[in-house]
Amino acid sequence: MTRRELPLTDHYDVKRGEDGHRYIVPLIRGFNLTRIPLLNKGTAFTAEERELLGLDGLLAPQVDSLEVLVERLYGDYSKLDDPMRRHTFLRNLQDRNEVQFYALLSRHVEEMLPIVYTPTVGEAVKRFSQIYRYPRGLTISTQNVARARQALANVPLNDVRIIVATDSSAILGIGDQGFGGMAISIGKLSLYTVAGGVGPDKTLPVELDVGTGRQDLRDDPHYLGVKHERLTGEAYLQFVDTFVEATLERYPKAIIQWEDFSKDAAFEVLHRYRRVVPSFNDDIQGTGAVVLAGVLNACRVKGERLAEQVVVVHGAGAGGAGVAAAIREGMRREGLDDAAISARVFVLDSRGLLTDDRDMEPYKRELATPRELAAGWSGTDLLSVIRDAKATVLLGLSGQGGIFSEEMVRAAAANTERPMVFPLSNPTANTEALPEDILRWTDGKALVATGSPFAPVTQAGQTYEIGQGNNAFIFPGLGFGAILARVREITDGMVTAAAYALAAYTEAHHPTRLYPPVAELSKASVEVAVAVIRQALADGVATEFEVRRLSGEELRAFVERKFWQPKHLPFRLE
Ligand SMILES: NC(=O)c1ccc[n+]([C@@H]2O[C@H](COP(=O)([O-])OP(=O)(O)OC[C@H]3O[C@@H](n4cnc5c(N)ncnc54)[C@H](O)[C@@H]3O)[C@@H](O)[C@H]2O)c1
Ligand SMILES: O=C(O)C[C@H](O)C(=O)O
Ligand SMILES: [Mn+2]
Repeated sequence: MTRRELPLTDHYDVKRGEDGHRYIVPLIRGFNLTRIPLLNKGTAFTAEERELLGLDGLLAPQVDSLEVLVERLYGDYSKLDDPMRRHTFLRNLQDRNEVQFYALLSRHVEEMLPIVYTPTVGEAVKRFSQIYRYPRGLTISTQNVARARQALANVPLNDVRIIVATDSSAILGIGDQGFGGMAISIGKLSLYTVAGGVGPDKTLPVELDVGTGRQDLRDDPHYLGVKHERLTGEAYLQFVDTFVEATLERYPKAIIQWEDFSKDAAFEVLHRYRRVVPSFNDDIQGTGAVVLAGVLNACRVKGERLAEQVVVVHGAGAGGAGVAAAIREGMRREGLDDAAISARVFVLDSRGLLTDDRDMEPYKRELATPRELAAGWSGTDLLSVIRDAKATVLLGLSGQGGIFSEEMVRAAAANTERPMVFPLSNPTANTEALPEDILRWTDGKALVATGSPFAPVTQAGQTYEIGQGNNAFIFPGLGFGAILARVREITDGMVTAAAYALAAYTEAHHPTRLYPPVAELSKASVEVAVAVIRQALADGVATEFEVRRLSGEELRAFVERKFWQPKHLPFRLE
């Protein structure tokens, strides 16, 4: 077997012994072993391994258990008081020792998610060139795209199953971030492992560095990306084509999650490749599913149906359009036809309500309101739409911090006993309104969920948990399910199934909440993965024989068994 054909990486192979347990066969020895994050055990290398692998004398005498190591790391972590310091601490740990990183993260998910992910990851994106230390993932840039196949061949992983790729054109609500967007791909994939059960050796973060529209970045001597304007049009599509082609060749089993592409490319990229490679756009589809789940739960809490709601979506980019489409699908499933739905779902962009007499991008057209419906209204701005359409649900995906005013929230509260107000834009500074303000303005009546994490709000002696309506509750399970079923394609049905599975999990375990607590991310993801596999089977896109044979509880047990756990595997030489 040549090195290139090895099942896992250039550095090692994983085998299963006669006892059924897995072990590592390293292809490198000695000091170098401590420099490969997927192999390094640090002081957890046993006495036998140290002798066997040429590590004797290179490590501290003490042999640590993973438990003790994690405890010590947590002690160090806890002494850091600044979120960015904590982020770089965890990122450095990840680049040094992946098992320890995931062991630490999985024991403190609720505390550490806001550090490796939203909102701190937003800051990490902005400062990525500053905090850059070790290579991680794959960067295809205008400098190497002509050699994309070679670049992919250099990646030391031979069985990648999930790729998160961004072109950094619309990172969270903070816009074009050039090369820094790599931090988002890395952060999303950390969730795939801790919450979605995909082993870190099966994940690959990708930055598609097509340039940046930001002059300040291009002028910055410390900026690490390519320094020219963004590619657009044909040149841009050719670039992405080249990446997809080379990826298909090297990783034929991989799924691609498109992340944080601005609306100008997001829809085109999704549709161009979704039948070429199993892929989905997280901001359009993942967000649609997570918001549909939260709204369904809020309806249940209110004792109403989705089909009775009047929904206003503020923001018509990737996130807003995806959410509007998901809500429309939910209403369709409750029996409404397109005309009835269009009288209940209203979408606004920076110019106000999308009405069908306006000039607009093609993807917005199917979300537009018939002009005559708004004929007698006082206007098509957000406040007028809330009042005149009698909105009961207000969803923020515009990235405009503070744009939901007291007057607007009170206007929604005038239409219904308990309005749903979801300021979903990230990171924290982009939140459309603060939960405590929304609850104060509505005397605690509003049902609130946010995109970024917020502490519970106490008001008039009552404490309100703030659910996190973040696609983190969808994409890890969606991707994991798609991997386990070896799907040919990720269908819309699979995405919708993910939404209903998340809603059902919340109803079963937390009947008064809109979303589960973040500490239960991995449990919820298992349910999402099970539902996604079932739907893939129903849609005829699952090619994995094993899942075809399983039913009911067997499928759940299968997913749980496949869930990667951070453990140090023993080393053996062969
Ligand atoms: N909670 C989640 O899971 C989640 C998921 C995806 C996106 N988001 C958030 O949604 C926001 C938008 O992200 P995106 O991916 O859709 O970006 P995008 O660039 O595709 O779209 C942004 C859109 O915002 C709208 N907008 C901008 N200024 C506006 C204004 N003054 N009034 C009304 N609308 C305005 C426009 O319609 C624009 O298309 C971001 O802050 C992002 O963090 C949240
Ligand atoms: O990254 C997040 O926290 C959610 C979402 O994908 C976003 O772009 O805001
Ligand atoms: Mn995103």
